[in-house]
Amino acid sequence: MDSSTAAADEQRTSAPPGGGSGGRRAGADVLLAAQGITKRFGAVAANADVDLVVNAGEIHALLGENGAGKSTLVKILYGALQPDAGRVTWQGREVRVASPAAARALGIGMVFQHFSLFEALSVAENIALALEKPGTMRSLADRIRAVSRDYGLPLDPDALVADLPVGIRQRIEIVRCLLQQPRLIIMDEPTSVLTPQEADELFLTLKRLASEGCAVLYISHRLEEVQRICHHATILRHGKVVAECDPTRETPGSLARMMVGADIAHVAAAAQAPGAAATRLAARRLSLPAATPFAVPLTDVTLEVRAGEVVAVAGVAGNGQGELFDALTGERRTAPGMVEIDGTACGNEGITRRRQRGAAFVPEERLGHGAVPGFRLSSNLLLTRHATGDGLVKGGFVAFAAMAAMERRIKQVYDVRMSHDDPEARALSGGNLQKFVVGRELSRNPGVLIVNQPTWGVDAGAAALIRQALVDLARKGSAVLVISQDLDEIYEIADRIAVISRGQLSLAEPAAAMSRERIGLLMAGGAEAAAPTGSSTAARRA
Ligand SMILES: Nc1ncnc2c1ncn2[C@@H]1O[C@H](COP(=O)(O)OP(=O)(O)OP(=O)(O)O)[C@@H](O)[C@H]1O
Repeated sequence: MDSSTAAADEQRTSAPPGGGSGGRRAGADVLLAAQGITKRFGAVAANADVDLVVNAGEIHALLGENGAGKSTLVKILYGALQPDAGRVTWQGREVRVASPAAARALGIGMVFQHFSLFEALSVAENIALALEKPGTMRSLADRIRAVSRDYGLPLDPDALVADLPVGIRQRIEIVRCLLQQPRLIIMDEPTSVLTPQEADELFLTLKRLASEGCAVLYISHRLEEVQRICHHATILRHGKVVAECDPTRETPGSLARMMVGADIAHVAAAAQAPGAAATRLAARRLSLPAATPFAVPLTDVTLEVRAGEVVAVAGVAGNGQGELFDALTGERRTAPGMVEIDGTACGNEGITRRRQRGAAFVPEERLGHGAVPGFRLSSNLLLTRHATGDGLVKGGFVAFAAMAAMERRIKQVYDVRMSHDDPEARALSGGNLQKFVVGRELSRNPGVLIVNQPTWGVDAGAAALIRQALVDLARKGSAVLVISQDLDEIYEIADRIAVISRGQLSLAEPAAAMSRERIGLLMAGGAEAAAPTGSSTAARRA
């Protein structure tokens, strides 16, 4: 950090919360004021004497690195957790938010990071379950249509949740929240599951809500969007408020510096391995019927990832990324020759067998799929490493000391922050669990790594650490396949890029030859939409 930015940061961070005026910003109408909020989990103070003021009609960002205490604070405001100390004032009156129902009665709504919808029920049925007085299903369906139309979030009340992509599921949660006519909506990383277009639509909705006087408390690690849509930001570090600012006057870099207290490293990509390196992972004419009537079939997918390179699969969510991951990892089996690891046909093999071949996998959903929420981290290690000869099982017995040592090593190398040793996976903040799951797989030095959305919900510093680790793994001779919705991430780490659209995969071409426009075309129109650019004969062959 240079001295001028350090001085500027110092000025901001030393200002009392609210810019020295108790949070009352010029001409503002205070809706919620939290004072001295403290919450401990064992030895960790997740929130330490936190003050927060949210004004009516403002989109207020709550920023901080993974584990900074953002979710803890909003859970307290929503009544899902009780603070150890502190008080909350709502519209000028001190209140005790004893439960989420009490929060909703006050006019505080929340859209969670992990949705709580029943797949077997319709949109309207799911919403009815959350309302105190849903009325008849017909009148509720009419209200859902009206609210969703008014706020630019179209929804079919009769659609079955199981059939809906994740972006629409989030819409249900938002409409459910809006039907309760909240004065404050809390959103925990709402855009991490959205396509860029869906995110733009959400921003319009948020701006409309703000213009009507509703406040939005907005948690996000995407600093560009914070800068774009938020009026004010409160920044937490290690459970304390360290700064407040007007994000429109900041840059993503300066916001990140306030969060972390230091500059964020950029990924350094050493020169790529020569193109002639051996192919370590291949999909050959991989086709897979859709598992459900609403899933995406894979059609004739061909892809090679060579030793030393990172290949990225870009695409709008729901275009077959999950299905491709399942087929490559063995969660779904295919004809043997459709998937190869180090030259061996293994399409008919299961996930454990492929792990024994030196492959490692990081799924998109870390809680539930990447890790069992109720298991300690050490037990979660065992789940993917019991059969890989890493010394965690000896003579048929679990080697507990080795397991604990490995858990400590991963924690240290990947900077996984936790309140006590070896907690259950669910006690970690989202980003820290992601660091643990990625670290668990990377620490095996796998010959092939397939990772779906590697930095979902991860703060800027940790994202840089994970991305660097992926590039470093490749440069040591592994083949790394990254499935990601984040184009910035893809450009930062990929040597070659392929685009998936409606279950078809375009040719993987050198990243330097792929413009954003061309990727957009391929996303929209399928593999045939855009002719390869530049001298991509080699890429065509690949
Ligand atoms: N139920 C719990 N039990 C024990 N520790 C917890 C629990 N919930 C949170 N913590 C700890 O409190 C701290 C703050 O966590 P919190 O989830 O609030 O962070 P966050 O800022 O929301 O992080 P992220 O951006 O990764 O979601 C972390 O150290 C976390 O491990």
